[in-house]
Amino acid sequence: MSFSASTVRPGAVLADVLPASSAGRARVRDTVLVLGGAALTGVAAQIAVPVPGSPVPVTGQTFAALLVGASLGARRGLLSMALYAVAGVAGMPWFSEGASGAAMPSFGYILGMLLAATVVGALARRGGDRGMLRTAGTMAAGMAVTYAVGVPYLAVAADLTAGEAIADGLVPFLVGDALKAALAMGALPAAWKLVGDKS
Ligand SMILES: O=C(O)CCCC[C@@H]1SC[C@@H]2NC(=O)N[C@@H]21
Repeated sequence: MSFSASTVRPGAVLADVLPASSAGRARVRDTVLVLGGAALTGVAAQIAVPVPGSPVPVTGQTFAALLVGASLGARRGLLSMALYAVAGVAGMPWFSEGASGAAMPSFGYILGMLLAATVVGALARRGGDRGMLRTAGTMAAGMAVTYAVGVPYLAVAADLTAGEAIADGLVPFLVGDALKAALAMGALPAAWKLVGDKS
């Protein structure tokens, strides 16, 4: 499928480029995108590397959640990550390493990713996914939101001091998250080029 530059409206996110000839088809498209975003995050969560001494693993989840927000926009990104969180709490084994339920100290990061996908989606609609530098800023904002919820939650859930929560729940992930942001910096502007937007 190819897209001409004229199909890319200002203020669009990548998902808006997918054609839908009627309101009904747009609903089907959005439903598939929301389900697909949740499934992608669930698969990315299984790419998990334990961090010695920390209850929180390095995972592919953050990358997937931020990509879902940026490419679907705030509303569909929020719905997709809400579906991911609710289905996981209800028993779907698609949190990191096949876990489910809310009784884990890393659950705050999942809530953070839900909020982050929404923020990243709103920024993407304002052009935050066009060009490498703007994408880097958008990803950094999404990561910051994820940690702003995840680290305090970890401190409370695992009975850690603020310093311990930062040492166990933030510091070990900074390099990996920078690499994920670098991947997104390549992927999102490249995707826009592919669909014909040169901005
Ligand atoms: O147990 C879960 O499913 C949630 C795992 C959360 C992992 C966090 S997200 C931010 C940071 N970056 C990573 O790669 N891992 C942690």
